[in-house]
Amino acid sequence: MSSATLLIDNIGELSTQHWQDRTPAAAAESVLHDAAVVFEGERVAWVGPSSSAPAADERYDAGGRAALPGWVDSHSHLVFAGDRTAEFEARMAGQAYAAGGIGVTMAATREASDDELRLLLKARVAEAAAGGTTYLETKTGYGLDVPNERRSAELAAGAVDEVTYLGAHLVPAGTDPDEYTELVCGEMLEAVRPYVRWADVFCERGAFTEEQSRRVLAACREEGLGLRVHGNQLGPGAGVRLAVEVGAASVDHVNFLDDADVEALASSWGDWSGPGSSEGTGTVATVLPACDLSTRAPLAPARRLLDAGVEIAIASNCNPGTSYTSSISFCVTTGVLQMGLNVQEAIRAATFGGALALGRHVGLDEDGQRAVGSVAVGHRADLQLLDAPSATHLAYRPGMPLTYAVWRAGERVR
Ligand SMILES: N=CN[C@@H](CCC(=O)O)C(=O)O
Ligand SMILES: [Zn+2]
Repeated sequence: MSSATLLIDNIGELSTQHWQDRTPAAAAESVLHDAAVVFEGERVAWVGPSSSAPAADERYDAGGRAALPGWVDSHSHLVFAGDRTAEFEARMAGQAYAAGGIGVTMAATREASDDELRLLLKARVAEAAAGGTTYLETKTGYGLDVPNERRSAELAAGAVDEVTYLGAHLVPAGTDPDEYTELVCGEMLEAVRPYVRWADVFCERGAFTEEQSRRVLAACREEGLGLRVHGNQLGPGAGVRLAVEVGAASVDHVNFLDDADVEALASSWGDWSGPGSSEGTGTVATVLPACDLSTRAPLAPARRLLDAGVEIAIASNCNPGTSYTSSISFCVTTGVLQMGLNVQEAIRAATFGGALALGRHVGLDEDGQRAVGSVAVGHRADLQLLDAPSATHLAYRPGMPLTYAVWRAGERVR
């Protein structure tokens, strides 16, 4: 039996982000005017001019507003309790961010009951959806012992689309770093394994050394997990090159890059020429604009990376320490106003780029999941409407609440 159909027509500007490559011509072709889409159940069944749209069971008049794919937030840390306002205030008074703050959230998270954590997580996911996010990754990493990492992974698996194991977030105070790394690679990994698809490591001074990071990534790969790395956030370091070496899907933060880092990322993309390419994908450089502002870090060099041929993603990094926001609209605005991206490049990074970083840019995947991050026939029916005639308003009217309507897998969620 076929699913019910919904026609959304009278879309003033539809930014499909269905790009074959990153040329200006392909970018221009991916934006349609006076457009319509048809959803059939949870999939996109038709995309084209409003004037030739087929009939459907239901119709929604977009009123000339701009539409774009739902945001794909490929980096967040939503399983936590507690608050770090005091640390933020100290930072605004000039103190530098240090990884040690993670321990404060670890203590509060361990104290919270399952129900408290579940409710906090649910509220954060709802907040993200209200801001246009339709596909969401989140990490463990505030449990940092076997029962609490397992609990974080299980709760996350019940609430978001993709779960990443981040037992290697911080060595808890009073623990031997090598013994803790062994735990992360052994018993803790086994406990979280049923709930996670990815593994991540914070490869940075004050967190995990290159050698420890390498051990964690190797053990997690052995267990069949995809890899991600937090790297080059607080200073120059090995994170980016390690991520490329192990074939990580993404390296995130990337604030402090030298020429060799940029070259390593660029060469990981080799001859990849878009979703239809037979070549494998490389390592996405995920930039986290809200985190850069909230930690007063140098902004990640998104423009330089794009110009070098690196695929980038924009994500929220929502967490209580360095980036307490899930607003991808804010991140996209910052990408345009402060990182030198044009509007379509920033939107692409926060939709298709996020999907690339999560291996969800093409579908149906081995697990039967539809592609996200671009509007095309067969992809998941994820769409947001802005209360504006064009997506340029995201940057032109910074901070305004432009999210007007959101569909996730064909369901209206706002
Ligand atoms: N850098 C590592 N982890 C988080 C911060 C976590 C925290 O300070 O609580 C980040 O991505 O910025
Ligand atoms: Zn992070």
